[in-house]
Amino acid sequence: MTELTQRLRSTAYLLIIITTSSYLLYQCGVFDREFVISPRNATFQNIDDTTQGGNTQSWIDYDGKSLSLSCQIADVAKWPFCEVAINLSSGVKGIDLSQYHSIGLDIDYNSPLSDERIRVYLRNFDPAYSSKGDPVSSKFNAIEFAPGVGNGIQVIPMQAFQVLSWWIADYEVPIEYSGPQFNNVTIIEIATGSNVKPTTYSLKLKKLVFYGEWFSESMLLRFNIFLWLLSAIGFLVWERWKLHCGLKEIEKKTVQLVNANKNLHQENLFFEELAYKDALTGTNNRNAVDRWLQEVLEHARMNHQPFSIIYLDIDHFKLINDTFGHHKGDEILREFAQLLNNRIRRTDVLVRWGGEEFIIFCSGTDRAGVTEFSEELRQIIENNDWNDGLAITCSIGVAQLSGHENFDSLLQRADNALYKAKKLGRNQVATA
Ligand SMILES: Nc1nc2c(ncn2[C@@H]2O[C@H](COP(=O)(O)OP(=O)(O)OP(=O)(O)O)[C@@H](O)[C@H]2O)c(=O)[nH]1
Repeated sequence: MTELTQRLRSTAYLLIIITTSSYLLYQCGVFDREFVISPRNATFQNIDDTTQGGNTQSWIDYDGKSLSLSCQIADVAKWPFCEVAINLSSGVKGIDLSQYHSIGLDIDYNSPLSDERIRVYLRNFDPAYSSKGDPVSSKFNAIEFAPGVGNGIQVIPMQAFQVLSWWIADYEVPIEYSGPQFNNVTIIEIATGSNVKPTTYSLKLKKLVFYGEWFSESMLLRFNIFLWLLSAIGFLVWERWKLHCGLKEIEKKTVQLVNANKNLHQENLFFEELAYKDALTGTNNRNAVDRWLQEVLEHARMNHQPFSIIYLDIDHFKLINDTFGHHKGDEILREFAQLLNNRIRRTDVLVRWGGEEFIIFCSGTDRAGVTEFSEELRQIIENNDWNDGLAITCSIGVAQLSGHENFDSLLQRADNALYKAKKLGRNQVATA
């Protein structure tokens, strides 16, 4: 398995684990939250219709566990009522209950009629429609339900709340503000129902709680989608980066290889030169002409073209070495080769054949031609200024390739001619 597939797999496993466990935690209620209204975070007070010209009497009592409201309804006011008002703040800054999805109410309601309904208001203050000096201007998010007695906690979705239509009409609330709103609830009111009778009512509030979630299901879904997308993007970016690094590495290695290749090529050239060049004079050595000679001789024979060699040997070179030392001898050899090189044609090939012996291979030149040329070379050597008053001469033997003779025979004839030149007193050209 490649490193890429391995990483892809590990990331997928991790994401599956995160997604599954987050949903399991959600299902187990780990993200649930509750907001319980109690005397610790609110103040309770009873209100009745006496403020509106009525004569209803009401009392409130808190026994440390539950809050009781008792009312003696009097049929005086137009809409007799009594209620418990739970103040969540002393001013206009209330509590944001919009994050909660339900309200839980555990209320026992003793009324003359069974299943009589009570009203619950979540009063929202918003400067868009509320004013500080007018308590009625806070929005009436309302529900009505029949709590009965001993029914335990009843959970009502916040969606069940509706805004009272008389309040919308009285305050000419713009349409965009006419829906339920819980972002700044300042007061919760639990009041007797709409059609109370002039008798005694009692209401026991055992629990008032709001249920919500730190993370809603849709938030969880969005979080998981975001996580998967982020991982996918991260993975793609990482993969691209790795690819980029890989390419960079390949580029680097290619450059290194190219350089190494160049160096090898240079070294090859150097060693090739070492193999084919004479180290002292820089002219070709025997190796350089070995194969070439076979071809050039074959070519000359087939095309009936003349081919000649000039065999040169420096006269009394041993004496020079002995008198002036090997170093001086080397210098003379170098200069000797240089003088020959300067004079030969482009098609001629000069080779240091060994010691103080040189051969010039002359393609397309017959015996007469090379003899004349050799004489010229002899004079160049003789007339050169060799410093220290030295007189350097050379003897030359020339031979032209004849018929089907091989190179050894040609060389032998040139060598014989050279020997003849030496014998005849040196510093001269002899032909074979
Ligand atoms: N300095 C130097 N001397 C060399 C080199 N190669 C050969 N020699 C010397 O060249 C001399 C050749 O001497 P010989 O073969 O006796 O010939 P010679 O003294 O030139 O006499 P003749 O050819 O008969 O005129 C020897 O002393 C070699 O040591 C070289 O590369 N450098």
